[in-house]
Amino acid sequence: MLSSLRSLLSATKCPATRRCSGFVSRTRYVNRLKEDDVSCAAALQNGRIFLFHRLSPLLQRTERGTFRPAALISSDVQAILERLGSDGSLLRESVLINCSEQNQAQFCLDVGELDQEAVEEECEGNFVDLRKSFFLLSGAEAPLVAQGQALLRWHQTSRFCSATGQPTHRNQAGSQRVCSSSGTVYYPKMSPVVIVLVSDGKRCLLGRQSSFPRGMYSALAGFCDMGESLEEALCREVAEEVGLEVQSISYSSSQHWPFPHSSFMLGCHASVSPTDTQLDVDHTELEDARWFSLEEISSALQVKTPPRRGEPPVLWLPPEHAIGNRLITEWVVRQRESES
Ligand SMILES: NC(=O)C1=CN([C@@H]2O[C@H](COP(=O)(O)OP(=O)(O)OC[C@H]3O[C@@H](n4cnc5c(N)ncnc54)[C@H](O)[C@@H]3O)[C@@H](O)[C@H]2O)C=CC1
Ligand SMILES: [Mg+2]
Repeated sequence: MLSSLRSLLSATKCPATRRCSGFVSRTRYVNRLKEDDVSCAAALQNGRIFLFHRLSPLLQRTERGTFRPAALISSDVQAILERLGSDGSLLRESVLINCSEQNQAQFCLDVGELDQEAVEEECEGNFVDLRKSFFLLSGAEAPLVAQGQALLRWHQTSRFCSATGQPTHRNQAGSQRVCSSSGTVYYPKMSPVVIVLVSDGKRCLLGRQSSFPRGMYSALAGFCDMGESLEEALCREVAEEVGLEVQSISYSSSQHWPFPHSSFMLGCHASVSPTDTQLDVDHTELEDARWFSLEEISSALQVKTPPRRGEPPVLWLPPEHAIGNRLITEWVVRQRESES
């Protein structure tokens, strides 16, 4: 089990290899901004800002009718805030996200205290709930918006120290908060989640929670318990949710996922014996779980928009930038290779 995990880990592409030169300098620049408040304040003056309103990102419609998150120039945001009656200090609450390939620092800012419609009119966009945004944005932009929302949410829910009850204060980048009384330093939190596509060699296993949109199925997922390894969490979740014993595991890739809060999704493939495929679904966790054939999955991958109300139910899968979709696509490729 572990050897297959190691071999896949070594074959997984490092994000830096997909980028051209400048990755190291950009990475070090972002790290410096996290540590140096003065540099970060200067970067904010020339940076790009992604606006949110009560954690919903601002999206603009492109000429092609698609959507993109609005990356506003810092000075424009400042002017808009002043026109809408904010005293200008709001801009300093921006939180550093990253640095673009054009070497511009990227920040996010929640303007929830301002009138939503007034900001939308000024910015020629709309604040769209993050779940809906995820189906409207391309693969490259959704993670940026998810990261911004996760950081803003963490700040909004971490204003007080959980040990002393005293206020916490953030650094300029927003990469940490410090208790004003004890000096305890807090960093943004994530919950590790294992997501696994189980196969019996011919079919793959997908489940749906009652909260999923109608007709949508995905790979099995579950939060890791304290003290568990990834492999232990995976075997436990599969046993708990569908009553199967996993035979082997291989690692695929990972992803930050903003729902329900900040999850760190660790994606794996797993196999069960073709003679041990009888499901015993825990209906307190899953509304349904079923084995799907390669044909069924291949046609579901072609469904790009969810069925409308009143239309017959049809199998559809998580959006392309969700790791669940990636695992399913990888399985389809492998099945086709093994059958050819
Ligand atoms: N990116 C993707 O493709 C997919 C992502 N997911 C995500 O995986 C996550 C976990 O899947 P579930 O089946 O819901 O998990 P799960 O099977 O562990 O069940 C959820 C329950 O676990 C408990 N729990 C334990 N630790 C928790 C924590 N740190 N935060 C919240 N609840 C905790 C709660 O009682 C909760 O009701 C979901 O939030 C979902 O958004 C799920 C499928 C696809
Ligand atoms: Mg689950």
